[in-house]
Amino acid sequence: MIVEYIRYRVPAERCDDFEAAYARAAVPLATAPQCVEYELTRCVDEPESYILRIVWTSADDHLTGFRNSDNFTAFFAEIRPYVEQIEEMRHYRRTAVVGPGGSVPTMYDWAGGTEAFERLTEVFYREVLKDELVGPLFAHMDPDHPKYVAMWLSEVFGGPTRYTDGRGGYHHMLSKHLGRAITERQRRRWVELLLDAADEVELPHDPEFRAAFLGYIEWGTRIALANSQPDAHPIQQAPVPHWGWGVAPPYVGA
Ligand code: HEM
Repeated sequence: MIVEYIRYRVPAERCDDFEAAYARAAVPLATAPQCVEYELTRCVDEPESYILRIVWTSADDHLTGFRNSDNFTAFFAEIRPYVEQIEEMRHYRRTAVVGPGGSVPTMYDWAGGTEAFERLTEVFYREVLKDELVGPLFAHMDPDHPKYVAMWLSEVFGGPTRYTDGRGGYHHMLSKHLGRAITERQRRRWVELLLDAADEVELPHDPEFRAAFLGYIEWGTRIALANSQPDAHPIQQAPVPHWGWGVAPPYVGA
C-alpha cells in the first residue's frame, strides 16, 4: 500500500465549490479497485489549506491502473479546475510506526481481562470434556490447557503477549491442531459450547462485543479445522493474530 498526499491552497471564495467538487470526485474514487480509502481534511488554523490523503493498493496501481481507467476520467473532470492550487502531490511509504490510540478499549479490557478469559475457558473445557462429540479429542489434555487457551485469547483480543512470550506463540498452537482431523460437526459443537460458556460466565453481551468475539471464533475454528486435516500444509510461523472491533466499536454513550 502507498499513501498519496495532495496539499491544496484554495482561495477563500472558492472553498465551498472545491469541497463540493471533491464530494462528486469521491464517487469514482469510492468505486476504484485501486483505492483503499480517501479523506479530505481542511486546516483549522488556515482554512484555505486542505490535505487530501488517498491510500492506494500500490503506486503502480495508482499510476497505471487508476490513471488509465474511466474512474480517473470522472475524478479528474471534477477536480481539474483546482490543479493550479496544488502545493504538493507525492507518494509516501508507510513506516512501522502505526497503530490505534487509546480512545477505544481493547476487546480484552472490555471483556474483563485475563480473569474473564480464564473463567470462560475453565467453564468451557469442563463442558467440552463431558461432550460425546468433542470430548474425546481432549481426553489427554494438559490440566493447564484452559489457562493456555485463555492466554491465547487474551493476546488475540489485545491483552498481554504471554502466549507469544512464554508458550511458543502461533507455532505451538498450530502444532497442537496438526493431524487432529477435526470435523465440521466437531467445530460447530466447539463453537456452541464456547458461546454457552460465554453466557454462563457473563462475558459482556452487548451486540458489538459478541459480534466481534464470534467473528474471531468463526475464523479461528475454521482455520483450526483446515490445519488439522491430514493433507494440510499450513504456514509454520506467523504472529498470534490480533482481533479488533471491526465495523462496530463499542457503544460508550453520548
Ligand atoms: C478459535 C478457535 C481455536 C483456538 C483459539 C484454539 C486454541 C488452541 C490453543 C492455544 C491450543 C494449545 C494450548 C497449549 O498451549 O497447549 C489448542 C490445542 C488444541 N485444540 Fe484448539 N483452538 C481452537 C479451535 C479448536 C477446535 C475447533 C478444536 C476441535 C474441535 C480444537 C482442538 C484442540 C485440541 C484437541 C488441542 C490439543 C489439546 C491437548 O493439549 O491435548 N481447537 N487450541
